Amino acid sequence: MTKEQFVVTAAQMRDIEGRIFAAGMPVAALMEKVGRLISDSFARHWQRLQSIIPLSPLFQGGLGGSNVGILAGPGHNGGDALVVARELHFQGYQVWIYQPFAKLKELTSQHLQYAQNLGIPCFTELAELPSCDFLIDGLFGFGLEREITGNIAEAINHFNDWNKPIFSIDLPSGLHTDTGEVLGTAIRATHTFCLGLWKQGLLQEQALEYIGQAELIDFDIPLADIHAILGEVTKIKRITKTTVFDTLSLPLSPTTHKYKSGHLLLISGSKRYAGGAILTGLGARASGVGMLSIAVPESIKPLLISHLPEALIIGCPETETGAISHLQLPPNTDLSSFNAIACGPGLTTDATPIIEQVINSDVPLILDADGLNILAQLGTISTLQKRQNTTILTPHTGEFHRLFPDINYQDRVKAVQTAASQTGAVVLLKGARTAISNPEGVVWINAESTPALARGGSGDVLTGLMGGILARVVNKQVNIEDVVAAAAWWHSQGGILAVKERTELGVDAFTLTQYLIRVLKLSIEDIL
Ligand SMILES: NC(=O)C1=CN([C@@H]2O[C@H](COP(=O)(O)OP(=O)(O)OC[C@H]3O[C@@H](n4cnc5c(N)ncnc54)[C@H](O)[C@@H]3O)[C@@H](O)[C@H]2O)[C@@H](O)CC1
Ligand SMILES: [K+]
Repeated sequence: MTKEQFVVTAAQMRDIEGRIFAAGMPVAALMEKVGRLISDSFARHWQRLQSIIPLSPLFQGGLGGSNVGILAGPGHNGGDALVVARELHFQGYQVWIYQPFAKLKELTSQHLQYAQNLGIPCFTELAELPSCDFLIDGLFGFGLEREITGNIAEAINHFNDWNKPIFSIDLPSGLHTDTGEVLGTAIRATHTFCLGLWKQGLLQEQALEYIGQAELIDFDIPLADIHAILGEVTKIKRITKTTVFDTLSLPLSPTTHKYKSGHLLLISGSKRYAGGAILTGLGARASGVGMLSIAVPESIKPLLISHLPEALIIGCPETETGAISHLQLPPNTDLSSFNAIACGPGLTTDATPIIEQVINSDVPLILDADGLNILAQLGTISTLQKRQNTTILTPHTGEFHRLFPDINYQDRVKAVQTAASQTGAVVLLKGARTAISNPEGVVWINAESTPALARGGSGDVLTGLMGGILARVVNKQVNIEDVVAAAAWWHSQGGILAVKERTELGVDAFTLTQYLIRVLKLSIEDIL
């Protein structure tokens, strides 16, 4: 496991930190190490920003020079900030410190004293502050324990209004470390340097507007200490490239053949939503699945063949409204002929019998879109518990609410855990930070994505991609939640690459399908 994968609460971080100190690491030495790592990372970012931003019409005149305002709190987050202040002072930056607290932790107080003796200007009043080019926020880290009020809240709002780049240490001051909730008010950072291990709050949707670009500063926490606190089977994890490639089963075996690379059945589309079937098929194509069969209403079969000549298109009898009325598989084929079924995009809610049929099969099954809407209408979600094989549900927030009206989805991690435990399925809740849980509550969070993916058809691509990966690897002793996580990661990385080349407006669902293999290739080159 890489460090990037672990996700901790404030209490877990404190316990891990406690073990390191109990083993003999001096607190001051750790703060010194962390402070220097932050200073180095900051200097790298600042040089990069200075080279890019003067070219931007948004920042006429560039970012300015190297005047730094350091916001120092009373605890060790403030201590880190004061180490950074000292380091930047010696690197030639013009530094000032804002420190409005009457009582400081001892180590923090010592660093403040040294900074003052070095002649770094220190201020306690907002009105006295000189201007600066950027701010470093070390007011509060994981020790924030109540709402921020009074003059500190006022100061935070004031700094946000300056519209300067703000680099937050550990997490933007004011965010709850576990839930990402704003406690009173919070710094709106442009960058966050998360220390040691990812804090759970930074992966929650409600924190996203505050954290800017986040990176992990690894300060060499021994793995033994992490496992001692989080356990050997970590419950909440962040998807990384390494974990995805462990699942994708690459390179292919030289002796593979098409049936060994999986046979996926997609059930999708209707006369009204033919595009959904095409996009799902193109998503599945990118997965490299060995055999692809697509069941659609008879009338749209020619269209599907023209887009996916490699797939076996199964034309099915249709209802008056142009939905599939029932499955009509080729001779000598039944549902057990497939390694996985992905069902739902573009079906309309008239395809009810299909959903009953696939639920009753014992083939690994993904239900999405209208598959989920029909499931909600049938009110038979509890029957999923009886399925003999894997079920995966991939709702967006609206579908989730229709399926699980009693589950509060404000805390998305808890929501997916509850939904997975109630259904025995792996549940993926789509969003800016997609969360995935297995029935035992093991959660993956997809921490890198782009709002460019919030467009019609994007989910259909995900369903096809996931179906293809599932069919390829389902017999290879993989964890199903790892397959779902791999698909979510691959899909969003495709979107991120497409944004880089085409802007946020250039990522329609069809274009996205064209980026899936490109991003895979870049990732493989990166890993090798
Ligand atoms: N965990 C680790 O391994 C390391 C932690 N370090 C730093 O230590 C930080 C945690 O330090 P602390 O535990 O001292 O906590 P913080 O520095 O986050 O803040 C705690 C202080 O803030 C006060 N406080 C809390 N809520 C307040 C509020 N709403 N209004 C006013 N005052 C409030 C508390 O009374 C306490 O004095 C981390 O975020 C990180 O920056 C690093 O120095 C080194 C490594
Ligand atoms: K902070």
